[in-house]
Amino acid sequence: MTSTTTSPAVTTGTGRSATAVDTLRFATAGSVDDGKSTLVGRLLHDSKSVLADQLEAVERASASRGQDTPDLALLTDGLRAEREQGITIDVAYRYFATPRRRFILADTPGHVQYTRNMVTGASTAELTVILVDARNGVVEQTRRHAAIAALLRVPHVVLAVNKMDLVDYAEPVFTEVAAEFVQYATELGVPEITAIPISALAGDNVVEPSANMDWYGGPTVLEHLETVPVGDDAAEAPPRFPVQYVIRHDGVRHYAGQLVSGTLRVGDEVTVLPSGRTSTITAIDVLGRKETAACAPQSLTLCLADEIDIARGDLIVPTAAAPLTTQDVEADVCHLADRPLRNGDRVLLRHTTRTVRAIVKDLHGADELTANDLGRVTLRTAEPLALDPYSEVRRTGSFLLIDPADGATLTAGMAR
Ligand SMILES: Nc1nc2c(ncn2[C@@H]2O[C@H](COP(=O)(O)OP(=O)(O)OP(=O)(O)O)[C@@H](O)[C@H]2O)c(=O)[nH]1
Repeated sequence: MTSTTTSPAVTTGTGRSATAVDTLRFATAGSVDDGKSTLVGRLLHDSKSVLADQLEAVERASASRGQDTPDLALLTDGLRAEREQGITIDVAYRYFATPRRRFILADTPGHVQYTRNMVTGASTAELTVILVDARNGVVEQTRRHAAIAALLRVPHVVLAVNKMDLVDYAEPVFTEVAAEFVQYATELGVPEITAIPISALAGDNVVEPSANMDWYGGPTVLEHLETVPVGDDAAEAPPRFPVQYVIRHDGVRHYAGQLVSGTLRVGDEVTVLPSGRTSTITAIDVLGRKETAACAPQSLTLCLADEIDIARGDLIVPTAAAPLTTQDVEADVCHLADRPLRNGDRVLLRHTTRTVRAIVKDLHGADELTANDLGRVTLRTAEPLALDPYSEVRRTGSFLLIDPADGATLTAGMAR
């Protein structure tokens, strides 16, 4: 088993076997010092997913600080220090695997800019682990993390009530915190919540069940991560194929990209948006092999029966299940940048592989949005966009607003 890290971007979808069935994408969230780094370190360590040389380095560093047990937070904090230099959105993706499943963890630090980091990390996650300190219970940031998970429609939320060792592993402490969170998050619309009492430091209920909490009968964090159902959502949603490249080969045009949701088959009647031209799929090619069908999140090329003008940024969809195209966009947003977003601002809107000019029409009661603000925005785009409601297709329902002056990311949006 191995663990590696890259920063800041991750791509998926080169093969279904590698991503759709066996892989859980998840994120962590918590206030400063709730124990995120320790939990991630413990997960990697106890599931033996960490590289031996990394662990040795941690043991050396802990010893040099006079600690005799390894400080597992060092496993992630070391990586974090590296990536904090000059990366705007501070999310690193860590890959690890157990015999049952592969994991992609969007690892985000909890101190500054927590909202934008969580939004970035959780936006493609199927599960978010929200940590609380058992001594403090549900605090303002916990509620904010729950709100973001609800906004991003993360399908599964784990409430990890950490530091149970500091409250004598007392069941009533856990029960009270869990009940408060479940009520709050359920009202926000979080669909599934699993609360787990843990000690990340001592390893209780992280990988192995805890002897200190025999009153708890549920899964450990790793058991839950390994068994929570994943992967079907994207494949079952309506098919959406944003074109990345057009390749001419043997006089035939091939359209290359990642199928971000659904299944496409040879013979399907499709519409190209925003033009609205229609055609039929004549060939699908996945990793150099001819296929009769492909499903999200596979990367593929396809050919159409008719020569129509298609360019990067166009969206190919089944004619029977096409989204509406519009120039008026209403969205829930999270503002990410330090510079504010104001009414009348001219921005670029990046939606899948397409970028269009847009103007901020209405901030719905707010004068401006500043970093980490959640809000609602109405935009008018210069060209029509084929936008799904985020609740139906996450990938084609989300977009970013970009500052045209320097290309900086301003705001993450989820279409309503
Ligand atoms: N007693 C006890 N201490 C813990 C536990 N988990 C973490 N800690 C300690 O709490 C402190 C903060 O842990 P971190 O893992 O660095 O917290 P974090 O949430 O990653 O904090 P940031 O890195 O600032 O985001 C460290 O001193 C840990 O050793 C636990 O289960 N029990």
